[in-house]
Amino acid sequence: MYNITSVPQVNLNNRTFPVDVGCIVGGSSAVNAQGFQRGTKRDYNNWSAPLVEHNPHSFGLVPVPIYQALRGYPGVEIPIDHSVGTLGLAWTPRSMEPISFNRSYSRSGHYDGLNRDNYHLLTATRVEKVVFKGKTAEGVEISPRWAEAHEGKGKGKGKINRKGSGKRVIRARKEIVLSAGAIHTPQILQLSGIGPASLLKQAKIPVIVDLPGVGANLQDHAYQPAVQFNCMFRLSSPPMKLTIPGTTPPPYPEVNTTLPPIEAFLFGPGLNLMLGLPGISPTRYQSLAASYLSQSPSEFLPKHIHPTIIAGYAQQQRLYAAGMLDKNFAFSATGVGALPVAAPQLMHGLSRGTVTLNLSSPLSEPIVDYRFASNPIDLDIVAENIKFYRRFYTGPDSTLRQYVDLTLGESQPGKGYQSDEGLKGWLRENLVPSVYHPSGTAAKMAREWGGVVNEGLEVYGVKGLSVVDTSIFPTIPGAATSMTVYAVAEKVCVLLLLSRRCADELVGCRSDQGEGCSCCRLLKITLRQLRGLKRHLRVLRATGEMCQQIT
Ligand SMILES: Cc1cc2nc3c(=O)[nH]c(=O)nc-3n(C[C@H](O)[C@H](O)[C@H](O)COP(=O)(O)OP(=O)(O)OC[C@H]3O[C@@H](n4cnc5c(N)ncnc54)[C@H](O)[C@@H]3O)c2cc1C
Repeated sequence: MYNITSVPQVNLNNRTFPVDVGCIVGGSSAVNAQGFQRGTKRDYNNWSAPLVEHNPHSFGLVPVPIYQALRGYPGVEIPIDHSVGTLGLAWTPRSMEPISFNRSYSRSGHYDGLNRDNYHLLTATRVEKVVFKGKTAEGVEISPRWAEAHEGKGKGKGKINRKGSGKRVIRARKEIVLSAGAIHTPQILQLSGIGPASLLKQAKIPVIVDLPGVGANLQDHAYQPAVQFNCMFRLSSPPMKLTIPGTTPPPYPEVNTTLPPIEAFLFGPGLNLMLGLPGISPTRYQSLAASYLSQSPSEFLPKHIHPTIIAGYAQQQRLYAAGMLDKNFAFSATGVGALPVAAPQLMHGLSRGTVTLNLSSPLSEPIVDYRFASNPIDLDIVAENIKFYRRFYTGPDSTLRQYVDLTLGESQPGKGYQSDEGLKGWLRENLVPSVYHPSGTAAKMAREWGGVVNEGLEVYGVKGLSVVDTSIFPTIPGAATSMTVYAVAEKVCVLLLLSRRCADELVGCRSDQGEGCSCCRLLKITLRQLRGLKRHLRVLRATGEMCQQIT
């Protein structure tokens, strides 16, 4: 991991938090918890204007009573999979090889086994900035990062090379694709002269493009410490086979439940309950949405922020206020285990943070400020989450009591925290503003709304530079972020393969050559060939000549 700590969070009792980001080939996908989820339709529709296994062993224990109780609880649906667009109780797959249980991540999926002369991976190397000729990105300036980079022979072995900076410029013939993640991509852009002009001037960096959105709009999922109860399971709990209605669970290798719980958790898919605000708070969701919509967009953004950022946030506010009324726009997600313990994540926070250069040392790690709970409605929503779980565990309509005796009492937050203000005070002391899903700091939005990249993910105002990582998400999806970032990356690969010019042709050729455009012709030939291949496959399938694997 990089060694980064957030600035004190003023709305969380000035606590600081680690900003965990993988510093390794494969990035954070090499160190993440492997939960593999998509958001629902609304998440991705907002952006425009598997290894799926059903395994009853979660946390090394069969969560039957809690599963059964949730099935019958008002507002909880049982979709086959969250990815179909319906929230509720479903299995979250993990990004792992289904047989070996090895981590499946961007290195194993996209790098290992590559054997190409034109692919070079430089480890222990840091990109400091993009180098421009006028407004065209020409190359990247790199420097060695760690002592390992200087491991030579003899005397200097293992020591940092202090002679010279070791800096080099690598030049690009076509274009540069920046993928340093939502914390470092804005830092590299700012070091390159692309960012808010006022900040760049303070850092004495010549301005290439004044783009106020670089480093603004930081979002993450916040983590609420568990609502938990002491409990005794009733012996009369009926043993039940866990099946999901309407589905036949695919064959699945048994999870080795002799593993310690943490490993059993990491190695197996987990049950996950995801809910929209109407599910969490049937009595308050409308008033919370209305009070959010009535806020002035600039009210809780950083002071003196550029008007384009405020204009972009106003758009997000409109979309989120509509999302607050939608049972399939996630505001809460929690793993469901065998015990009455729920630590939901806030999936669509309303506050926005920042990533900015450290002005006293621009090459050091950037300053990360989640600004969590700067919008006070965030804590209202999380408090509603706590109340939901209290109701589910012990409320008058609890469906759990037939299986579990919870009269031993709530151990956390505990009896002392009943009022809304009391709960919010507890949250300020205990809530964690990040589950390491930073997003949004070089957003794909209109430039007049504080956007940094266009629909083709090219940086506004320059040529030959694009961004492909979670920083382009205009709004964070209501799901762990890796699956969406893979989708973005793979889509961009297609765009690059078809050449930048052809990106336009996917939605209709905009070149002035019309039918004569070579990219269009290529695309048509490819589509024709694909249709032919499809026909051929149909024949093979009909005649039984195709083996199962090709199917
Ligand atoms: C502890 C943890 C748990 C997580 N759990 C989950 C989970 O269960 N499910 C899920 O879906 N997501 C999870 N995530 C999030 C997910 O892994 C990330 O959203 C995703 O990997 C982000 O991809 P990215 O390409 O945007 O950035 P990253 O994966 O962060 O990749 C950026 C890469 O750029 C490199 N880099 C940065 N700066 C420079 C520079 N200046 N020069 C050269 N290289 C640089 C980094 O070393 C890194 O390799 C987790 C993340 C963490 C850290």
